[in-house]
Amino acid sequence: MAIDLRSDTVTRPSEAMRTAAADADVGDDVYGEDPTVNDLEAAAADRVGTEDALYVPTGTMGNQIAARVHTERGQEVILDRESHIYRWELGGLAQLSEVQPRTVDTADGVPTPEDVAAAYVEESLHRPGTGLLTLENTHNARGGVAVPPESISAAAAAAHDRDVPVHLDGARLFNACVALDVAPERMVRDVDSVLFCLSKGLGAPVGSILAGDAEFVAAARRVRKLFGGGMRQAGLIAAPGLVALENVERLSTDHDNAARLAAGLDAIDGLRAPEPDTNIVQVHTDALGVDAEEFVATCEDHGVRGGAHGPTLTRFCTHLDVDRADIETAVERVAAAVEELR
Ligand SMILES: Cc1ncc(COP(=O)(O)O)c(CN[C@H](C(=O)O)[C@H](C)O)c1O
Repeated sequence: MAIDLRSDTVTRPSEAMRTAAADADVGDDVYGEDPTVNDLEAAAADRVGTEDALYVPTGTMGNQIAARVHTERGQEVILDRESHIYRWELGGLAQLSEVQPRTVDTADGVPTPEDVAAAYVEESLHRPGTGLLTLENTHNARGGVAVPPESISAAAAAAHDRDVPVHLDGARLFNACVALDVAPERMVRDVDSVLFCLSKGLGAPVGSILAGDAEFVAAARRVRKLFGGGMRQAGLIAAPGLVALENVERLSTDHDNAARLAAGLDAIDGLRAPEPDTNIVQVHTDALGVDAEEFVATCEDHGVRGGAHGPTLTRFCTHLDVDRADIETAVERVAAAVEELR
């Protein structure tokens, strides 16, 4: 049986989630009449300390809704060059909001106030103006980096000083909060909207939450409908999301397993695996002289699934369907794959 470390998106619903789905009270959510969706939105807003929240089918849709609500056609969006909203969402900023990215190359995934100031463009007869700053926490492509709230707040202050709103792609927000022992309310205090996923480390089969003040969420609800995300008896899939919100504290187990995985892989001659902040382990195979695609394919032959995220960069993600015994087995299997590649 392969150990699937491709992503924390592969988690499968628990029995408690399946029971919650089966028992869910439902209604037409487009009319605001699904009691389970309403309960989830209220619980989610309460959890992150915002006025309101919107249940969306995917993290991608939540991010793209936020961009559309915050910006006007032709404006610029300041973001980290490796951010998901820029690199992994099919050019959605251009396709769905007709805005242009202004990328910043950061060391740890979060622009500094100086980065924001340098990237900011004031609207003029010739220049479009900056319409949004997006941040990401944890930062996926930078290795699941848990960004401290002070850095989020500093970047947000630099944007707000220039009347630029801030969206936080918090697909793994709770991983950051658990890793840094920071309350979600503090992490999102200074941003104007936040997206977080129920369907990743928290284990729900479907869904994300887009949260903000009441005015933002009302506008986001209309854009969700425009994007085709108006759902009917969605309580069936929202009920597992309520169960998922009870899973936050167990994320530390994923982080511990990731630390063990990284240490085990780093000890294999030819691999380099820095100690992770959270549940994402990055493995570099340049010293082995093997590209990521070949490494991933050989690991898969040996029963460990990962993902190529760069020419010699492979990503492994721990999650609630993988326990410590699986991690020890994965290390052994990767070691065997490396011997085959050597
Ligand atoms: C930071 C961040 N923001 C948004 C999303 C989009 O969420 P979904 O659209 O997959 O629900 C992801 C998903 N990330 C997925 C993964 O990590 O396996 C893939 C790469 O899309 C994400 O990592």
